[in-house]
Amino acid sequence: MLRIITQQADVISELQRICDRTHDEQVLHKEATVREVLQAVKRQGDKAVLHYTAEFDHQTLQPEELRVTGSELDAAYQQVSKDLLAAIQRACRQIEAFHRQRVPKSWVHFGDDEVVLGKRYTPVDRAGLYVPGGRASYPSTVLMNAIPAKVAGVPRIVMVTPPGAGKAINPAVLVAAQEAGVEEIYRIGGAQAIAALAYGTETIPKVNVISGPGNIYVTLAKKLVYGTVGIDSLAGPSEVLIIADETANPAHVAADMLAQAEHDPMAAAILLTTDAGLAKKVQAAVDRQLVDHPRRIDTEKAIAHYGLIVVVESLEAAAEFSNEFAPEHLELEVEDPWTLISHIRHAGAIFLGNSTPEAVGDYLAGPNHTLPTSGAARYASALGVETFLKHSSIIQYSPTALEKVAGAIETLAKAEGLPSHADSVRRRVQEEE
Ligand SMILES: NC(=O)C1=CN([C@@H]2O[C@H](COP(=O)(O)OP(=O)(O)OC[C@H]3O[C@@H](n4cnc5c(N)ncnc54)[C@H](O)[C@@H]3O)[C@@H](O)[C@H]2O)C=CC1
Ligand SMILES: N[C@@H](Cc1c[nH]c[nH+]1)C(=O)O
Ligand SMILES: [Zn+2]
Repeated sequence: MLRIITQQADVISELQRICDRTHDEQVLHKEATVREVLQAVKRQGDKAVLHYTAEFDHQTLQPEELRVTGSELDAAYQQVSKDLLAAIQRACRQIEAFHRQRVPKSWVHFGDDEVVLGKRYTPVDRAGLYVPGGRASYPSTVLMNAIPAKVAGVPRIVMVTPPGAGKAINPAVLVAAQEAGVEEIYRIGGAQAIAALAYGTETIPKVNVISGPGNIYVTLAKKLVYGTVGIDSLAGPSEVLIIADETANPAHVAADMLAQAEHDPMAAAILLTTDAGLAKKVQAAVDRQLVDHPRRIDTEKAIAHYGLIVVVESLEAAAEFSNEFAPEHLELEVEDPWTLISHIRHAGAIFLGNSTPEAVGDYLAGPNHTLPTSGAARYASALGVETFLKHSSIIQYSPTALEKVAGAIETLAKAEGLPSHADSVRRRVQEEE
C-alpha cells in the first residue's frame, strides 16, 4: 500500500532515499554486471553483443540479423492501424514544431575595435539513439530522440532497441523511426547496446553522442561510457512528483502516479499535499486502480518501494521539498499553479493545472519526454537539439587590436610561467613595428 507520512522530520530522508535509488548499495552489483558487459563488448565486439543479447533478451541472433532490413521496415507499415499511424504523424508534427523553435544559431560580432568574436554551431557526425524496449515499447521515444537529432542536422543517425519475442521489433517503433527519418536500426538493447554505440563493433558504428532513456542497466552504462562519447543526461528509471491542494481530483492524482509507476519497478511516484483528506483518498484510489491493472506486479513493486504521500504544512513547503528531490516530472495540481511555479527551481518538466496530466507531455505536447532523473534535474535538462550540437568559439584580432592587448597577455603568461605564450604575442607585435 502507498505510504502516507505526516512527520515533517522524516520527509527529507525519505525523499533522499527515493531520489538515490539508482546509486545506492543495492545497485552496486548491477554496476558490476554493466562494467563486465562494457569491457566484453569493447574487447570482442559483435560476439559479446550477441552473447549478452542471448543472456538478457533471450534472443539468439546471427551477426547478419543485428540490423533491421529494408523489407522489415516496409512491412511495418502494413502492421500498424491507420489510427496509430495518424497519431504517430500528429506527434511527429508537434514535436518537430516545438524543437524547431529557438535552435541555437551561429553568430559573429565584428567589433569597432577590430576584434571579431563569435560562436559556430555544428552537429556531431554520428548520433546513437537508445529506444527502450524491455517492459514496454516506446514509439514515442523514437520521435523524442530522432526529431531533435534531425533538426540539429546530424548526418548519420543510428537507432538501437532490444529485440522482442521472435527477434521482432514492435512495428510501431519501426514506423515511428521512418516517419522521423531514421532507417539504420539495430536490434540490441541494455548495456551491450550502449557499449556497442560507444566503442563500435564489426557491425555497429561508434557514435559521438548517445541519447535516450532506459532502465537501470542502460542508465549505468551511459554514465560509465560518458567521456568516450557524449550523452544527453541520465534519464531513467522514471519519476513523478505531484503537488496537490484540495482542488485536485484524487482519482486523477492516483492515475498520474500509476502512469509513472507502471514504467518500471524502480519508477518513483510521490504526492505532496496540503490536504490530509486528499492524501487518504489518493491512497485508496491507487489501491482500487491497481486491482485490474495489466502490469500490476511491477507497478505494485514501484508503489511499495518508491511511492510516497506526504502531508505538508503549506504549498511553499511542498515546493521546497520538491526542489530537494529535483523530479523528472513535476505536476502542480493546485488552484493557482502560476504562483506556485515561482517557488520551483529544479524539475525536468513542469505540468500546470488539473487538466494537464503528464501523459500529454509523454506523447505529443511537443517538449521532449527524455528527461533527467534521480536528482540530475539539479544540473541537467531535457534532451533537445542542443544534445546533438556543439559550438566552436570564433576569435580574430587585427594587428592593431593585438598590439593593444599584448602587454596584458605577456604579463599573464609570465605569471603562469609560460614564456612561449608571451613570446608568441611579442614576436607578432615586434614584427609589425
Ligand atoms: N527518463 C526518461 O526520460 C524516460 C525513462 N524511461 C524509463 O526507461 C526504462 C525502460 O526500461 P525497460 O522497459 O526495462 O527497457 P530498456 O530497453 O531500458 O531495458 C531493457 C534491457 O535491459 C537489459 N536487462 C534486463 N535485465 C537485465 C539484467 N538482469 N542484467 C543485465 N541487463 C539486463 C536487457 O538487455 C534489455 O534489453 C524504464 O525505467 C522507464 O521508466 C522511459 C521513457 C522516458
Ligand atoms: N513517462 C516517460 C515517457 C513515456 C513514454 N511513453 C510513455 N511515457 C518518462 O519518463 O518520460
Ligand atoms: Zn510515461
